Amino acid sequence: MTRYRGDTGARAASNEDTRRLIDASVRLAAEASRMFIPEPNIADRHYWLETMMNHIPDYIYAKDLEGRFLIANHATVSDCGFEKMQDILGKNDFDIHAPELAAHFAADERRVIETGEPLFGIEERVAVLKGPDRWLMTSKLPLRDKQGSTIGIVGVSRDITELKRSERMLVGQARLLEMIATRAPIEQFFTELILLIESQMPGISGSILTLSPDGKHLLHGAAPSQAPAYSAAIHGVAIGPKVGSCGTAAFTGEPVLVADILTDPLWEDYKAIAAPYSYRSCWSTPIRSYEGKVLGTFALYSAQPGLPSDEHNELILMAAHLAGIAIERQQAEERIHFMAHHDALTGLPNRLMFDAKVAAALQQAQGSGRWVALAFLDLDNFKLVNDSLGHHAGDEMLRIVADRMRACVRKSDMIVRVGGDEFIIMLNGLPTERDLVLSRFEKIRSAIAAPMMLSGRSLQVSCSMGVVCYPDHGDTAIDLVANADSAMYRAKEIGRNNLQLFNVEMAAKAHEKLLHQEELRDAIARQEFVLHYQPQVNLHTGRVFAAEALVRWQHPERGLVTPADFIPLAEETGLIVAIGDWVLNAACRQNKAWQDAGLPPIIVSVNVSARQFSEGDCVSRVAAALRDSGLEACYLELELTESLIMQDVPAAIATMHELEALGVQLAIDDFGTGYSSLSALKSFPVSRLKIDRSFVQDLPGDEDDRAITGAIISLAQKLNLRVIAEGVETQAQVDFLRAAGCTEIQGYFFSKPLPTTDFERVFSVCHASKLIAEVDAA
Ligand SMILES: Nc1nc2c(ncn2[C@@H]2O[C@H](COP(=O)(O)O[C@H]3[C@@H](O)[C@H](n4cnc5c(=O)[nH]c(N)nc54)O[C@@H]3COP(=O)(O)O)[C@@H](O)[C@H]2O)c(=O)[nH]1
Repeated sequence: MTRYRGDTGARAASNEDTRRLIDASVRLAAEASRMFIPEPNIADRHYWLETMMNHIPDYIYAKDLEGRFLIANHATVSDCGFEKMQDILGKNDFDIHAPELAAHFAADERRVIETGEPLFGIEERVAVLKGPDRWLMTSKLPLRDKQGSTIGIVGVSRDITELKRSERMLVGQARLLEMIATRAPIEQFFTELILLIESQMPGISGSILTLSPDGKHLLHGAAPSQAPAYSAAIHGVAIGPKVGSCGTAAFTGEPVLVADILTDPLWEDYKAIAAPYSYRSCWSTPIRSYEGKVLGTFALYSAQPGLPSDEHNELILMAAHLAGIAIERQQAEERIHFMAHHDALTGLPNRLMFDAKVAAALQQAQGSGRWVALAFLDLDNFKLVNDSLGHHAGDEMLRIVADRMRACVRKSDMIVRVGGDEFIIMLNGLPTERDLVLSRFEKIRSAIAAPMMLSGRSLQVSCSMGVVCYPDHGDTAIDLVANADSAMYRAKEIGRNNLQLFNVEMAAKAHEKLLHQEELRDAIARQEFVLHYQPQVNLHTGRVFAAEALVRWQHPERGLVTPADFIPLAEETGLIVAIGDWVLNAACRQNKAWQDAGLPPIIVSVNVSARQFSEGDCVSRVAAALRDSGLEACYLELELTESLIMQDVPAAIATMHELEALGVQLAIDDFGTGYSSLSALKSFPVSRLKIDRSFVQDLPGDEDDRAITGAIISLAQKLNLRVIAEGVETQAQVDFLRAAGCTEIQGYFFSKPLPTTDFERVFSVCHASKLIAEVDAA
């Protein structure tokens, strides 16, 4: 027997086993002492004692002061390699065991003899003659004669191998679950799992293989006790119906227990690989996900042919189950990581990942004499696709475009989606040749522009690109992206569907735009806006019945700035929401003030931009403006453009109904320029259509415009809607519109938009009927 102590050491005997062992040891010591006292019935006692000892499976023995066996029970005798007790009597441990082990036993026993103190519950791992190491719990006590003098020792050892195994199993399982919970590296988890199973099944080595993402190959997971060369030979093996134990188990999804590798047909093509390692049996079980998907295999190899016992099978299933949990957990984490760094729609990396990679690419390019080129790309008229074919078609288009771009770049390049239809492409390590760089991006543009099938139609989409090259056009990722963005805007400005390389003029323009933006922000803070009002006249009554509120910027240096010069920037930057809010409140206040001043009540009409309308609290802002000003809702009209409504028809209808419920009137502005379907129009809770100026300006001469305005007027009549023509400048236009049935008119013919006081004068002094009379007279 060989004994290892380092890993456990002596432990206080506190459990029930130890207590019983102590009691037995004390009784045995007393009995052994009595054996040396001549008693009349000693023979009987001797016989009883020997019989009792031989029936006990624990090792029981007594030794003299020189360590020679005085007595030993059957278990001790046979496990020390003898047949009967007489064979062991008089021998010491040095005669039986290896010198090192014998010396350990002798040292313990010497201590007991010298101190007179017993040693209780020593846990020791011992190598026995046959089979695997065993764990013993040993107690040694002084053997005393009648006078109380120590004449030797009595030893008792119990085999606690099974106990130790289940203890190890419990601790091991807890540790593995903790590893899953604390996200320990999966290879480390696999290794611990295999070592745990191997500790329960001596002579057996385990391996874990994982299924490749394409589900076709097995990849090395862990095999701590196998030769690395064998693991390497298995790594990457294609699964199939006759691919050893693991390849077959992964393929069929069923356990494959091969009792003899040398003869089993499943191993026919693989036994040569296993031969140098003397593997004879291999039992493999699929590792499955919670839903039953195969994730890999857990396999045990043995040098002996044979099949696993029930107990072994239980262990294998438990191991495969734990491995499944760990793999699923890891896959979930990988998915979360992927989602955090990628765009869900296209699968392209997102801005987070881009920032890190661009920084690395720029660093690598420093002093390399190569360029890193970035292109900011925006699809042309993508909104039209969304508006006309719906968001599903728009999404599909983005996916197709992403795939086409991906196919055009190398692995070291990168494409990210930074907004709805905006992408950034980074090409790495390019020669410093302007034409070559541009041709690479032009290739991507042509790939995008190829026809594609969407919702059963063949479509083509073009794109505008702005290109920058590092280090020529910026030092940092932020500067480069901003400059590429400016170049892209230039490409849009000059008609879309083209590519622009960044230059300094663009930078100046971008800078100027930034300054305007800041100025506009300050203007909002300082409330530098004023409203002008343009009268709307009813041709029947000749009355001014409404006024459109039109904003102007009272610039401290530039004077009165028209909305066309700042509304587009305000819309682009979102500042329109604050400006629109100011307009709404000011218009409501002014209308109430006119009413309070005794002027006949009129409707004030306010333009609402798309950003303003889609803000979550649009309805409550309108309600607040009415409440704060005290204006009755029926004197407020909101003008919504067709394109605004068509961006998201169901949401727009819902908001429009909420506004209608407040009592506010709704009108569709610029009618005829958008894409509203006539069927959708029925469901809009609007009371008025506003014919766009572009259809009025060439009336009555232009045949098409006559047809369009005529159609809009009769459509409005059929749908029971009022209709107003805007941009009316001439008598001929008035005459045509009146004849066509349009009775509401707005335009320079009657009045330009006027500052408040001028409007009041026109409205009160020069009443609309007078205006009409003048018109008729003219
Ligand atoms: N979201 C908001 N948009 C607003 C607001 N105020 C104005 N605007 C929009 O700005 C655009 C330009 O407006 P403006 O320069 O005020 O031009 C208006 C009228 O002056 C002009 N008009 C009216 N009659 C005539 C005409 O006979 N001839 C002619 N050439 N122009 C004329 O039309 C503009 C009004 O258009 P509309 O709103 O479509 O009725 C303009 O798009 C405004 O909408 C604001 O507060 N918020």
